[in-house]
Amino acid sequence: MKCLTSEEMRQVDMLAFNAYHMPGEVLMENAGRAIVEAMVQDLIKSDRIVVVVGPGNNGGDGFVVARELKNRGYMVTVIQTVTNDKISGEANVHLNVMQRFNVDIIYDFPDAVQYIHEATVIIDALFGTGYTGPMREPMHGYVALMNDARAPIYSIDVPSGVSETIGSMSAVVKATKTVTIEAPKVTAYIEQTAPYYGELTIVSIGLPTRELDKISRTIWQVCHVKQTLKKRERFGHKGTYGHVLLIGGSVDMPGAIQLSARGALKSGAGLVSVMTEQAARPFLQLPHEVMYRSHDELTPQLLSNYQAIAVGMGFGLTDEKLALFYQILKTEVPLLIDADGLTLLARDISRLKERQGPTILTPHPKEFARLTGFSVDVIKNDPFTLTKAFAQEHGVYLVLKGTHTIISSPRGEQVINTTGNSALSKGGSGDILSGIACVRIMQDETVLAGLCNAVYLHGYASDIAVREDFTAFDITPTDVVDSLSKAYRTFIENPA
Ligand SMILES: NC(=O)C1=CN([C@@H]2O[C@H](COP(=O)(O)OP(=O)(O)OC[C@H]3O[C@@H](n4cnc5c(N)ncnc54)[C@H](OP(=O)(O)O)[C@@H]3O)[C@@H](O)[C@H]2O)[C@@H](O)CC1
Ligand SMILES: [K+]
Repeated sequence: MKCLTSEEMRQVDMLAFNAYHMPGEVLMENAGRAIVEAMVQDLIKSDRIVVVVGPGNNGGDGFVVARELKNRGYMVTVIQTVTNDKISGEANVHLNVMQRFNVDIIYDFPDAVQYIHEATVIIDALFGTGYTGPMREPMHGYVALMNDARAPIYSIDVPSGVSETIGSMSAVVKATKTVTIEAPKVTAYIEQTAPYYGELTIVSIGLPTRELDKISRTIWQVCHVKQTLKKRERFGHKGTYGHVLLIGGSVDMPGAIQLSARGALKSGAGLVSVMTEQAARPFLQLPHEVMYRSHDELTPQLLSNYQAIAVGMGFGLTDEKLALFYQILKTEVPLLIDADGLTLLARDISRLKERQGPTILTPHPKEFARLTGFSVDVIKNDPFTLTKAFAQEHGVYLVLKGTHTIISSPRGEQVINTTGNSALSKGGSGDILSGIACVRIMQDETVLAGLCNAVYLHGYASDIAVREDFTAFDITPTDVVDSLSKAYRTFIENPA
């Protein structure tokens, strides 16, 4: 499934009209009827439904919804926030049709106050993807009325007032459920705007999939994992599945690298090696399957023996570590840089130019802020643009960790992950992900697919664990690793 910006949605809409000759009225009809289908199971005939419509095509969808509900025998009133002469194009066509179905329309704000207050269901068709903030009066008042009402709010396409220009947002409808047209919009996955959506449902209106498929921003789903996850081969041996080297773990922080090793072991690596400073060795409790190396042994030739390397988890930040880090950067083996590795990299990001093999950076917003010089707020307000630009400029795979982790490739592709829950917001989760990711990039179809699968499976394992055995409070990152078995099993037992 694709995820679009408002501008991309507008372009697909235009192509549907210009190149495919799909009339706008038909798309609006499809939208309105699909939205009714998506919400009708929540409605009862005694509901007092109000549809709050704005001046654009989102309001036009609202007219179709109101007419269709009335036709099905529901009690519907339209609150029209602008006069008829302000409504044009397809929306005007559907206003005229709706009027012939005798749907009541309220124009005055004082009347609207009472209707919205007494409603049992509110349908928000004030603004869609054509909105640009800040909100002009009197629309503020309608948004406040809806948000203050007791009734659940169903937003059409997007919660009205939501915008990709986060800084310009002034009033936003807080939806109970949002029924989105054709594909989710990026605001459904941005931390600042996602909570306004409530539950997200997607309906198809028949836009050409050939055009939608050209969008390079994808939501990673079960089908993608099934297509790209490397199968275990009957005649495979440990060499088939690759040897991963995890470099980190200092005297002060010996735990991180052990978690990475666990993640790698439980994800099907052929061999797992851990490398730490010699002094940290007595503090390590490595599983029997894991081999050990000390930093003193590090040479380019040694590094070339591995199929994937991760550096940074509990690594330390001393000058000695920096020198070692620069040495590691020279390897041509796929290299994942996390935690302290990212902090060291931030001291001289131009070093990335030296990289020959694939490079993967896995920052959380604060680490990404260090790498870019942007503030965390700026990053959180525009994560898609900033991560895409960074990945392309520096030729890296970038995994920006968050509620919806965004994976960007050097070629400009972006993938959004939707698995996972607050159980992962704990120290150690990132270390585990590094271990899983190293294995997946060694084995899966492409580096990008491997990273997406790693993030997906890690999140999925935590979802299963929280659903079946733990709560988000008591679960530990180690418990999440143990649930990886169940996550992998899902894809083995139900292959594509
Ligand atoms: N994708 C598709 O194929 C299909 C999409 N469809 C639907 O169309 C929706 C997009 O429709 P849209 O482009 O007409 O924009 P929409 O959000 O209704 O608002 C535009 C109006 O709002 C006004 N306005 C803007 N900012 C404002 C502000 N700050 N304060 C106050 N007013 C403001 C603006 O006024 P203007 O700035 O022009 O003066 C204009 O009048 C989309 O979300 C989906 O629901 C379907 O019908 C089927 C096919
Ligand atoms: K809306």
